[in-house]
This record gives sequence, C-alpha cells and structure tokens, in this order.
Amino acid sequence: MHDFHHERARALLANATQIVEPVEVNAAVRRVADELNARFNAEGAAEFPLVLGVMGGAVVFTGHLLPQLTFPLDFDYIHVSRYGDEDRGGEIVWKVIPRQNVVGRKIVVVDDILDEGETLAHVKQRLLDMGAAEVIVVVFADKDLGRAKPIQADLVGLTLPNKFVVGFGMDVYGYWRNLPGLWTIRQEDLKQAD
Ligand SMILES: O=P(O)(O)OC[C@H]1O[C@H](OP(=O)(O)OP(=O)(O)O)[C@H](O)[C@@H]1O
Ligand code: HPA
Repeated sequence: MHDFHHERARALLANATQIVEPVEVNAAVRRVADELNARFNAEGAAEFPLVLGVMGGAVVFTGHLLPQLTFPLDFDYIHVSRYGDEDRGGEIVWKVIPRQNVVGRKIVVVDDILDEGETLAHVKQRLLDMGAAEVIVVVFADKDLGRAKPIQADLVGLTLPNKFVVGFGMDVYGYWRNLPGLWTIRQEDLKQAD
C-alpha cells in the first residue's frame, strides 16, 4: 500500500511542470502580509480580527502568513473539503464547522486557492449566517478560469493559469502539499482526463 502511494506520488511529480519558484511564492505571501498589515495597522484602526484558516489546503499559506502579520489578531480554523482525493470539485463536506467565536467578528478567511469559488462562497455565507460582522477573503492563489465565479477574493497572492496545481498546501490525490513551489500536473495524469 505504501509502495503504491510512494510510486504514484513520485510519478505524478516526475511528469509535472514547475510554474512558480519558491522565491516567488514567498514574495506573494509577503505582498499579502503587507496589504493586511497596511489595513489593520492603519491610523486609528483598533480592530481585532479573527483569522480563520480553511484546512487542509490553507495550512502552509497560513503558517507562512501569520508570523508576518504585525497587528493583534485571534486565530482559529475550519475544515471543509470539496475535492477530497479527486481532481474535480463535488459536494462540500464540513469536517470542522465554525465555532461561536465567529459571531459579531471581523473575520479574515485564509485559503490556498480560489478555483471555481464554490468552497469560499459557501464558507462566507455560512459565516455571515452565523452572525459574522464582516468576512474578508484572502487567498494565496486565484485560478484564472476566464469566467465569473460565485465569489471574488478581497486579497490575492498570485493568479494562476487554469490547470491543476500542486504545492504550497495544494494536493493532487492527497500528495505533494509539501512542495515549496507550485507545479502543474500533466493533464493525462488526472483522473478526469478522457
Ligand atoms: O474554489 P473551489 O473550486 O471550491 O476549490 C477551492 C477549494 O478546494 C481546495 O480544498 P479541497 O476541497 O481540495 O480540500 P483540501 O483543502 O483539504 O485540499 C482548496 O483548499 C479550496 O478550499
Ligand atoms: N489543485 C489542488 N487543489 C485544488 C485545486 C488545484 O488546482 N483547485 C481546487 N482545489
């Protein structure tokens, strides 16, 4: 079983193409941090936002972003999945739902990627329905689908081409969230390929 996953993960990466170097990834995180710092450190701003990481994909971005934020904040996470171990989105499955600490708060939702936008549209609506005062959506990457999405991010680190991407928290069939740069998976290696 482990041999199977090891071989499959290595084969997927062997055929993949690197599209963003780690140095560019880090620069994108820095830009997002600078924008958040400018907003929440602004003259007269006395806000205390709740930063909410959307697990699992957001784990790496969140881990890099938080130490670069220079204003007082609260941190918590939610866990929601729409892709599971697939390369195409399906039903939204909540694994850890938002807690009551979202009520009345200004929330900075942090996720790795805005793809079709279904996940974050659902997350934002749920937070507002629970009584969040404001929801600011921050994504490391926004995939350029060439069409409108049900939600737009308030802050974006990088815009990516319309290809299946792995690295910096993003996985293919559970593999390679740990890559420090971004890679695209060869179309023929995806299950959805005909
Ligand atoms: O814009 P969408 O098309 O809805 O896709 C974006 C979502 O998909 C990924 O999560 P996934 O369901 O793969 O779970 P994961 O975070 O555990 O990888 C990613 O982390 C986003 O939350
Ligand atoms: N890669 C990995 N996970 C994803 C993607 C992607 O391109 N889109 C949505 N979740």
